[in-house]
Amino acid sequence: MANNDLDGFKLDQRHGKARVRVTRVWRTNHGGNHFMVEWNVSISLISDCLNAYVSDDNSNIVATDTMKNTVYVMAKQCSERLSVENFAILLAKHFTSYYKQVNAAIIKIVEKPWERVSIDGQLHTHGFKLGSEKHTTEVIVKKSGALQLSSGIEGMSVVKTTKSGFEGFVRDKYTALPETRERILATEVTASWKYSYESVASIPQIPLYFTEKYMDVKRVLAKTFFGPPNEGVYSASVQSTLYQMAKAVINSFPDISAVHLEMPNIHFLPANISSKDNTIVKFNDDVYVPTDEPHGTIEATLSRTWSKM
Ligand SMILES: O=c1[nH]c(=O)c2[nH]c(=O)[nH]c2[nH]1
Repeated sequence: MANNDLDGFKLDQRHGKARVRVTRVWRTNHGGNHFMVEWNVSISLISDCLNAYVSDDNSNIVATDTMKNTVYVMAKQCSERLSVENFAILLAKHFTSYYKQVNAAIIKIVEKPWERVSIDGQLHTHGFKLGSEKHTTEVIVKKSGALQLSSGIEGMSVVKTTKSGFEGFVRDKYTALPETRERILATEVTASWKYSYESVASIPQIPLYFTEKYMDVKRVLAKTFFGPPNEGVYSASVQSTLYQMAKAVINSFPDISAVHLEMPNIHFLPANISSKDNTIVKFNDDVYVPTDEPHGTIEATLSRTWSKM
């Protein structure tokens, strides 16, 4: 945040516009495919506008309404498809270069997962349906061109019906959980990873580079969580699986310097139902009670030791 000394006080401040929703359609001529994205953009500017706070002087304020309009202007100017990351960088670069008082811009975008539909096995030219997990990005650009870029996934719900257990944990007078080598493992992965590019000028100029990278990271996360299609892979804990997933991402992508994973342990409880006299349902690894809450919370960041994340 811009910090300014005020007679023994320091004011850190930023302002911006949150949740600006925009859709961009790219049409190809002569009955070709249409492409669309829907982005939810949040902008935050760190700027020299102290007088607005302390002297009722708004002369240095970039109005948040102007920021909102800029999203639509920039979307209009993007005549070619681009990744959500590149759109965020474009916006951030605009704010930091167009306004002298803006020192840094923080842009966060969540992309809605519209996917091309397939009708009778054929991809539709202009029809889309909503998928599940969302592609996210967060970009910080300073006036100097210094860049921090991270991307992520929100809401990747995954479950496997075996090859999961939890044993050897602390047992004391509060512990009721039995040890097991057979349970359902379910989670909703939130991931974010930091790219190692440190300036706007150094990012790859390959079109849709970060879109492809997002798909690749998602594939690596899923492959590591599930294991091979027939054998799967045994999970000794959510912690262990999380670590394997994070390690696979770092090992697969040289330009990713750190990855953060949040993997709530979403419990499927064994269904055991008894009356005072009878067992009505006895659990035999077959009937479960799905739950949302409470759930375990397990998260970690894995970084290369030279990373600054
Ligand atoms: O994979 C797990 N990790 C835990 O930390 C934990 N705690 C718990 O009750 N069940 C599980 N499962």
